[in-house]
Amino acid sequence: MTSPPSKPAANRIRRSASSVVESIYSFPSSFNLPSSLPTLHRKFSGSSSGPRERVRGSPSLTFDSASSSRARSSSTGVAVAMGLASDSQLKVVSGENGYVFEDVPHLIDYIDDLPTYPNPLQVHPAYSAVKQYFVDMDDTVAKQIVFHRDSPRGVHFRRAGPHQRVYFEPDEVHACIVTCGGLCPGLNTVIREIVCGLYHMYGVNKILGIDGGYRGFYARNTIALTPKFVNDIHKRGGTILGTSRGGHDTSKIVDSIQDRGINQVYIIGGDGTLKGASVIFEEIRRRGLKVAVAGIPKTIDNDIPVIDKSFGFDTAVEEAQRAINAAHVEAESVENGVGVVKLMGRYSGFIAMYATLASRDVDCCLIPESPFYLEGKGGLFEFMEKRLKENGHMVLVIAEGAGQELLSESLSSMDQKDASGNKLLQDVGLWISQKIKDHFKHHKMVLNLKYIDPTYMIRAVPSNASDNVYCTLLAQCAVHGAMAGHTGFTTGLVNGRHTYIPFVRVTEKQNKVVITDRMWARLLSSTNQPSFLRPNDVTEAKKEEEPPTQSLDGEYCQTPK
Ligand SMILES: Nc1ncnc2c1ncn2[C@@H]1O[C@H](COP(=O)(O)OP(=O)(O)OP(=O)(O)O)[C@@H](O)[C@H]1O
Ligand SMILES: O=P(O)(O)OC[C@H]1O[C@](O)(CO)[C@@H](O)[C@@H]1O
Ligand SMILES: [Mg+2]
Repeated sequence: MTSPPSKPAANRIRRSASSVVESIYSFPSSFNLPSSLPTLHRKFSGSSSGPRERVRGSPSLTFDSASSSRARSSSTGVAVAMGLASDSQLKVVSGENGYVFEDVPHLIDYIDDLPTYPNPLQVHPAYSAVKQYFVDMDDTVAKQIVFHRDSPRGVHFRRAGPHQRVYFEPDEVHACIVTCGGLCPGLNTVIREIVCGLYHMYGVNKILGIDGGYRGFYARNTIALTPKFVNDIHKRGGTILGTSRGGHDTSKIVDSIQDRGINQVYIIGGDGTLKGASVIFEEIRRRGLKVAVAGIPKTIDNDIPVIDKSFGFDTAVEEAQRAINAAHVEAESVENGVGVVKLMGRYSGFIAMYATLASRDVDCCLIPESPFYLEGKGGLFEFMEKRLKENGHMVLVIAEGAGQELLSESLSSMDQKDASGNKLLQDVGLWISQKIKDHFKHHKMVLNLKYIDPTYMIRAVPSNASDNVYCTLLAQCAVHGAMAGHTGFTTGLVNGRHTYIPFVRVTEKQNKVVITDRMWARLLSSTNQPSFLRPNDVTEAKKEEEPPTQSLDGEYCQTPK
């Protein structure tokens, strides 16, 4: 542990808030607009009413500039006026055939005349031999890949990866890493790979770990991170940096970043953390600091939208198998054995759904997205009676957020929240176990029920091999992005390709199991459990605007409007 440095290093490029809002958007000198797109309209979200400007030297390009800005050619001659609305981080380019590019912010959006340097990877012994190692500035990744032939090309994100030119010299970089929110397998791997990526690929050796989540920026010591220090940490669960909920004080955090001379901030966490990262980025931009803010999305619940899946999810599903196996062994060893397994998933039942699909020993899976009922025709108890008569045992998997409305009805409603403002859930596993016991006792049927709650055991394990590789790539992409001057972004896998995604896209809603998607149908057909849906529930569910699940479910087709 080391104490914070006494006074700031030279990362301050101070500007007033108004000068930032008035600043002129200019592209990196290496930035080429997609050449395949003859007509582009570039705008920030929420500013579509702004005047349209013709791009100097590029007669085929037009831009929608924000209404608050004024037109001016940039120092590079390729850029055009664009206001940076302080509440918006979206840089949207629209092109032909419905092509939309949602780009991420860049340091030069608000700092003029930043020098660039050749990427040291150009002469790196391992990477220099790779054909096309560097990403092209025109490369984008489609958000949806299944299209009707007549449908528009849709939303695209910037392809992640190393850039030919970077905006930081190795000696200049002072990076920090923070982990926030609940634990998730793979946190230590991401930390390790950010440190090793910065050090081995870019020659950076000033890297600080922030101790204990966001509040660690201003209330705790820091940890000096070196490749040697982090060498073995991927074999351990948890986070070597510690984590916390609550304690996000934006101005104290940015003061600390500024005072310590930090110029790259790597933030690993879930939806709450990324909302926090977004406001940190806004404040950094408002102060005009040359500080890149990169997020790496983390959540065991897999509830972050847009990305294919979050790291640690595979490990969690694998680990959940052990609990399900144990429940199955216990249940089938006794007469009328029932194994109940509670898995994590506050609002999204992905772990429960995938663990059920993987195991094949589960008779019924209950998730928050699919309301269920206990008594009467088509209810859980009727199904259990039938299954026990047929097989003599059964296994029930329940996600922690399932049936909360039923619990509130029968228990006095507790409206408690954790330090981050997340609703504290009541223990649905204990509740349903008791309900099942009471029901069968009432019907004079002997039951042998074992309740297993492996939730924290699943969350605390180290990541498995596939998550380790995934974490490595996410971390390296974050490092490449920050070195290239991108900021206010999160890394993420979209349709199997690594991308940079604006914060707002991953925080505006939660990823949920769509019960009208094929994957939930596969689950229902594999367990043969009741769907608990009435015909008009199905009609209502199908009316939902856009299925948010990405390639885990992967078969949503973009249809023409
Ligand atoms: N809207 C917000 N603005 C600023 N900071 C936030 C916001 N929401 C949450 N945070 C901060 O982010 C941190 C983590 O949030 P939270 O506890 O909700 O976990 P999370 O990142 O969503 O992860 P998970 O839910 O997967 O455990 C906390 O320090 C919290 O104060
Ligand atoms: O660590 P805590 O505060 O008990 O949080 C538990 C919650 O965190 C999560 O694991 C998400 O990180 C949820 O699945 C769960 O409800
Ligand atoms: Mg969360």
